[in-house]
Amino acid sequence: MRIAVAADSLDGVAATVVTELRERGHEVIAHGALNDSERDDWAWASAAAARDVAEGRAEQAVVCCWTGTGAAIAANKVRGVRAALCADGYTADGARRWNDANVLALSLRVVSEPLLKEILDAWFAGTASTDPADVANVAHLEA
Ligand SMILES: O=C(CO)[C@H](O)[C@H](O)COP(=O)(O)O
Repeated sequence: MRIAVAADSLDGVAATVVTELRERGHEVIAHGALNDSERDDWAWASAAAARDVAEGRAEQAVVCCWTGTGAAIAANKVRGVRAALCADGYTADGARRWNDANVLALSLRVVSEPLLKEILDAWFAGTASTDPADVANVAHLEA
C-alpha cells in the first residue's frame, strides 16, 4: 500500500514509523520533518499527507505531532479524510472497523516503539465494517 507519513519533528517514533511501514512492505510518501524540502509545522505536514489520501496519491496516511491532536485536527480538515488519534491497538482496530478511518494520527510523546507496533498491527488487521450504520458514518456531514 502507498502510505503518506507526516511528522512535525524527528522526536520519538517519527522515523521509526517510516522504517516500520517499509519493513511491512508499504511505499512511503514522506512529509514535514521527514522530508528535507518541506515545511515541518504540524498543520502543514499533516494536511499534505491528508491531501495525498483525498487526492488518491496514497491509500492511507499516518500523521504525527507531539500530542497527535493537532495532526488529527489538521488532517480532518481535508474533505474525505477520517483521521483517528490512536494510543493503543484497541483504538486503532476500532478506528478501522467502525469508523473506516483512513488516516492514523499518533502522539510522538506517548507512543513507544512496542506500542507503535501494536497500533500498526491492529490498524492493518482491521477491516472496515459493512454494517450500514457504520458505513454511513460521517459521510452525511460532509455535504
Ligand atoms: O502536538 C503538537 C500540536 O498538536 C505539536 O507537536 C506541538 O504543539 C509542538 O509544536 P511546535 O514545535 O510548533 O511548538
